[in-house]
Amino acid sequence: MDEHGPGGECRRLKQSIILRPIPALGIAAILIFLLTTALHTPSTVQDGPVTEHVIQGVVKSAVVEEVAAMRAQATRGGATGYPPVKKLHSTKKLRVLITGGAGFVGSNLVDKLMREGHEVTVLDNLFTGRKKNIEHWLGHPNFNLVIGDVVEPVMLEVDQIYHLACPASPPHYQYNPIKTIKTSTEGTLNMLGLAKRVKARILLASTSEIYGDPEVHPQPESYWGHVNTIGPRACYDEGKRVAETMMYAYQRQGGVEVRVARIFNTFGRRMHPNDGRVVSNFIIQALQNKDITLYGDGSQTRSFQFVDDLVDGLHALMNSNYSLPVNLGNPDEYTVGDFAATIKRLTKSSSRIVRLPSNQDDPKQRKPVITTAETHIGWRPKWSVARGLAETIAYFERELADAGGEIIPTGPRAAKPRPRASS
Ligand SMILES: O=C(O)[C@H]1O[C@H](OP(=O)(O)OP(=O)(O)OC[C@H]2O[C@@H](n3ccc(=O)[nH]c3=O)[C@H](O)[C@@H]2O)[C@H](O)[C@@H](O)[C@@H]1O
Repeated sequence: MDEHGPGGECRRLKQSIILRPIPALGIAAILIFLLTTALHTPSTVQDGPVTEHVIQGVVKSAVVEEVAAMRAQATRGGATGYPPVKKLHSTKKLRVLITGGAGFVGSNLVDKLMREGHEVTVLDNLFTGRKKNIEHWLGHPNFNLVIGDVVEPVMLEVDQIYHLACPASPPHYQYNPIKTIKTSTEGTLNMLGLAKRVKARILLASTSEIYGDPEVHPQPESYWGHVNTIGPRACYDEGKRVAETMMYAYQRQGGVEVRVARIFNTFGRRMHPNDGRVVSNFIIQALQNKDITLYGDGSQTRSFQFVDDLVDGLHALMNSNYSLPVNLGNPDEYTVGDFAATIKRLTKSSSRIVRLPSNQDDPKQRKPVITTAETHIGWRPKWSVARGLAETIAYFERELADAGGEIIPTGPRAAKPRPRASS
């Protein structure tokens, strides 16, 4: 835990007071005792009328000034370059762990929880996540980054766990399938073990892929799925299916409070330029007037949701009383062929749409039934696909500018995530 972690402010304060030459040892001892009981979280420094009262009653002005300076540093946000953060009373402030918090979805969730004023710890191996996605919070007293892998056990004190860690893009999860399986199985076991130990509520980011190549359309949560257990997608699909099984085993046997979100195709800011999924590929190709790569005949369908809707859904589910799986997706369904034409039009691109062979076991149709989310967690998507695409196109324009003008999003010349030596 670094000095910005929970308790870091207090530790610095206690250390500085212990080192300060205060002649009356008795006063110092009283002060340390009072600080130990009153300053047990950083939020008491921020909220602090009690703290101020205690300190002003006994100590020299230097210490009072130090507390004031720390409070200013902790709360000024904009002045130090941090986005604004709500001040939460310590009784409302949650300690939240987000595995995969430096990734596309995770980092958008980090922003929401940080802005709400919670203490957020990100655990990420940076395999597909990027430090860039969360760098605007580095050093903030409410934020911790742990670079590590969920396949290793971790000891933390938290109230809630959003377990998102796992490559989700087909080319990424198929790049190192053994690692993908380990992440979903050993990683989920580790997080469930932690949840059980510290009595935290845990939410699993599951996926529409557990329905496989569905024979029921659209897909309600009651559908058991149609997955090829030995196909190239199975490392992810079956990994997530057994992860769901583990969640309910821990609920039944260990009394763990679980939440399961089945996430449908999601797009938006912070997608990795080499993500390889359809939205990022098509936009990056179109913006550079390069060929748009359509796999198959383009008649397969997908339903796309904007990332802000997903983040709201994850948050609503975590804080609801509903513990069965919930589909989170936007039922706005497109054929992939029509989607390519839409992106070409929105980007005013001169790209050609070229057909390439389809991927093995590629689901032919996908669309969520979201009545469970509407009924039980009061959620439905707010972003239209068109509005989400406008924002995402602007994001990729900035990424292209940062990359010096060229990105190859997919295919053999695309930058690939490096497999880890450990697997
Ligand atoms: O986007 C998501 O959130 C979902 O993406 C993937 O599922 P998939 O639907 O196969 O994702 P894509 O790789 O984006 O493919 C969508 C369709 O577009 C096609 N595609 C993809 C990329 C491309 O360049 N061209 C193209 O035609 C694919 O063949 C597929 O039919 C993941 O496996 C899911 O876990 C995840 O929920």
